[in-house]
Amino acid sequence: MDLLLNLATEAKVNEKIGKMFAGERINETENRAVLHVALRAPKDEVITCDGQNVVPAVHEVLDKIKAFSEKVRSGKWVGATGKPLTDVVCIGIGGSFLGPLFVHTALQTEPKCAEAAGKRQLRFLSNVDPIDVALALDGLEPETTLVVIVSKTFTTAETMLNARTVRSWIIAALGKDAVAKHMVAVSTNLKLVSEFGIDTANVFAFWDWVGGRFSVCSAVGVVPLALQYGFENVEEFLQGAWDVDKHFRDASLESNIPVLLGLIGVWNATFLGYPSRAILPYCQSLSKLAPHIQQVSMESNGKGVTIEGLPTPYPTGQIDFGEPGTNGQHSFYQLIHQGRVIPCDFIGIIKSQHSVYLKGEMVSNHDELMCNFFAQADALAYGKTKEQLLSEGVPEALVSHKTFTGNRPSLSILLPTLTPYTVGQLLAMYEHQVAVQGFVWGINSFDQWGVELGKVLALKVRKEVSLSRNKGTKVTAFNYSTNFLLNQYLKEKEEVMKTFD
Ligand SMILES: O=P(O)(O)OC[C@H]1O[C@](O)(CO)[C@@H](O)[C@@H]1O
Repeated sequence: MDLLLNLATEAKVNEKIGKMFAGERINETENRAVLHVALRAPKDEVITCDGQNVVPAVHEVLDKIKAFSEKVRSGKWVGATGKPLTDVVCIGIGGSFLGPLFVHTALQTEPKCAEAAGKRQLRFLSNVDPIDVALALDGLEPETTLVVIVSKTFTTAETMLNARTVRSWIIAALGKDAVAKHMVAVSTNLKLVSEFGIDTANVFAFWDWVGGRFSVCSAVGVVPLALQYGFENVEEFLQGAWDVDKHFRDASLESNIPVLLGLIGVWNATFLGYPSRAILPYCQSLSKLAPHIQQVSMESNGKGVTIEGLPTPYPTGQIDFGEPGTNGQHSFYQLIHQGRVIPCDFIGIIKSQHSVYLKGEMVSNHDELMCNFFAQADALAYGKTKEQLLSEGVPEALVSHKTFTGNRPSLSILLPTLTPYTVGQLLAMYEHQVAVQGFVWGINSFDQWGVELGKVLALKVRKEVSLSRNKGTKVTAFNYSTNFLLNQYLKEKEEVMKTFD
């Protein structure tokens, strides 16, 4: 740790944390500040960007969300047919989906939140796959449904096509005027939202100094979560995140949790050369943590050049994946124990959201789960030696198959309970850990140019597909392989297209 803390000092991690909280444009390639911490700062905190304190504007939007969510939840805001809107469909992708889904999944079984939600439903529509549209709208009635379109840019193809699709679902049932009562938006692009036909009074803004993957504490998350769980529970979530922000800002490096976690990540990925990390929550409610952190971490640190644009002289970034325990144990843990080394993050909860203890059982169901939480870290660290196996009478021929190397790194995080507050803490801890790794690697963790080429090529394919259909010509615009597959696709898709006429 001393060597890593020296590295953090040499990499000016403290200064870089300071610049982030000071609203400096540390996202140099997009010339933007990185101030998602301001989204959860209390009213009396001062956080400036270009000399302007941004906290009052943050609270203005929070107040607007509070009023709106209370109106909808109390039934004062009604739909086109006068009925309360009990079901919410949130349309968004990437950072406009994964964070809210993570928090929603973590809170839906938390007793206080479950009570606040009552019979309300919160659904997410992210994929442009029509199957996801069917799943999101399944069993819902337009007259009791509120649609929240969430997009920082309001240009993301999938989100905008899904928004048009669901708008036509609303209009088909309730007429054009119903849009004003059944559709609201969350975006930084108020012009495009208004062009889409949503009244600016029904738009919840956020700012370009909020990265998509760091936006769950903005209206991106606060609107759907306040509609489902009430504003008070969301305030608790923001408080949990802010308390970790303060710790991250003020604590010295050696006692700064996100800094230490970040340095451990650099140690594993760069010095020990372990490219992956498994995020393993021993809590079913955290099943959407890994998918969210996949974007936070891999879209941030999956870079090949330094902030100066030079090739990175060492491997950066981690390949993150994960599943809740103990399910993962019966799936990919074989590889984690005896195959490649994959550093693991085990996350456990002391007091579960639900308790079951059958008469006559040695331990409660949650204890049973947590026994594995404690055991797995030791199995990875200490393994099982040839000598131990032989002393247990394991046949010689099986010894090497049953040997566990041990010396496999893992991190154990134990939370007291899983509440809005601790979910906020967990989120901020991972967000800042990722930032620290980027600060040490000298890369820009806050841009994502790598997502653009695929989007541009998809637009070209779309154009060629529509051209081929309109002209009845074969596609020849791409390489032999893609032309061949695409023409095969178009030929066999003809039957389906006829059903749309
Ligand atoms: O919120 P938006 O602008 O629709 O973007 C959605 C997501 O798409 C990305 O830009 C990646 O394509 C992410 O960074 C972002 O979270």
